[in-house]
Amino acid sequence: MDTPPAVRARGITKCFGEVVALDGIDLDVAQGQIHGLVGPNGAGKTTLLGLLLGLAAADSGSLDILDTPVGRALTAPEGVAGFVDGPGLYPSLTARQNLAALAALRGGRRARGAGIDDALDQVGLTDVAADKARGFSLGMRQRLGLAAALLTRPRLLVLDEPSNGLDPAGKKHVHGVLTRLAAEGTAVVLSSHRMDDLEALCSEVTILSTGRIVFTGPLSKLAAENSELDYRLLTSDPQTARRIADGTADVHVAGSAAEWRGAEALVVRALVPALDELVAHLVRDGVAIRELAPVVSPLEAAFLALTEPQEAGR
Ligand SMILES: Nc1ncnc2c1ncn2[C@@H]1O[C@H](COP(=O)(O)OP(=O)(O)OP(=O)(O)O)[C@@H](O)[C@H]1O
Repeated sequence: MDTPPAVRARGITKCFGEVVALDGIDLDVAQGQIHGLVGPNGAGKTTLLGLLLGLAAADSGSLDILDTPVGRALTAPEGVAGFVDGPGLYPSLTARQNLAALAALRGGRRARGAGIDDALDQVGLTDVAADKARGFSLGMRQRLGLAAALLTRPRLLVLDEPSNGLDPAGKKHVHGVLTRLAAEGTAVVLSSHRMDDLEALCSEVTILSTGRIVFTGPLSKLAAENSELDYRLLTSDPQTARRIADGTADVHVAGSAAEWRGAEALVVRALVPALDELVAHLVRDGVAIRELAPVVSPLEAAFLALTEPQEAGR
């Protein structure tokens, strides 16, 4: 329980001239946690990730990474790997040569063929290991960058929008790698504009808006704290479902039925306890529930609710 956090930031501020990119950031990321950073363009996500990678130093505040205070020297803290603004690769080298070169640059300790082949396999690039990086798509470059980070066996992995450009197979590989790393105790901090990715991967998220944290904590807390959500409800008997929903306290049914994948769906607005009540009623009356999901995900709803006022007030 008292293992030190992978990241402990207190009162971090970072300015670029007149622009306050980060304004008093407090952040805790536990070991083995996948922590998502989300926020509108220019919110400060990349700047914060850059500080974790040692690419820049904070103007003020304190930052401890893997239980070691980060000074002003611009070097990656020991045990940290990752990239912002896309991975640095050698276009004229093959995928395998890139990994060998990067490993050699880091001191050659891990420049072993087996480690490189395993990293390529984990990110699903074995088939193109002998192809030059020059011809790689954005998604392939992202995966090769992740493979390079894996070679260092990081205890903190920092990734800026790792889902960019990934096809479904690439996404499956990347999610698999990150989930495995976290299960082994590595902390992962990543930014994304993809709410579905963040919800699938992260146990905790931090929502940034104009350099400030407007929410940090578990996704479950975000859903619980949020106001009522709209849910799409697909059942075996839409008419009976509507009658039951109309009769359930604190459940508001949208006027007209919505068509969803060729079936008639109800849209109901409720907090989770009222929704639980509705589900119990439906089951009791023999109505089968085929699908019940938020129309807009809790993270997206909270994101919009928490960031739009600030955006409008700019
Ligand atoms: N090197 C820099 N020089 C000047 N201003 C910068 C620099 N880096 C970032 N900024 C500014 O700091 C603020 C935060 O930028 P940052 O790139 O961290 O945001 P972000 O949340 O990653 O945005 P995006 O979602 O667009 O990637 C922005 O106003 C940006 O213009």
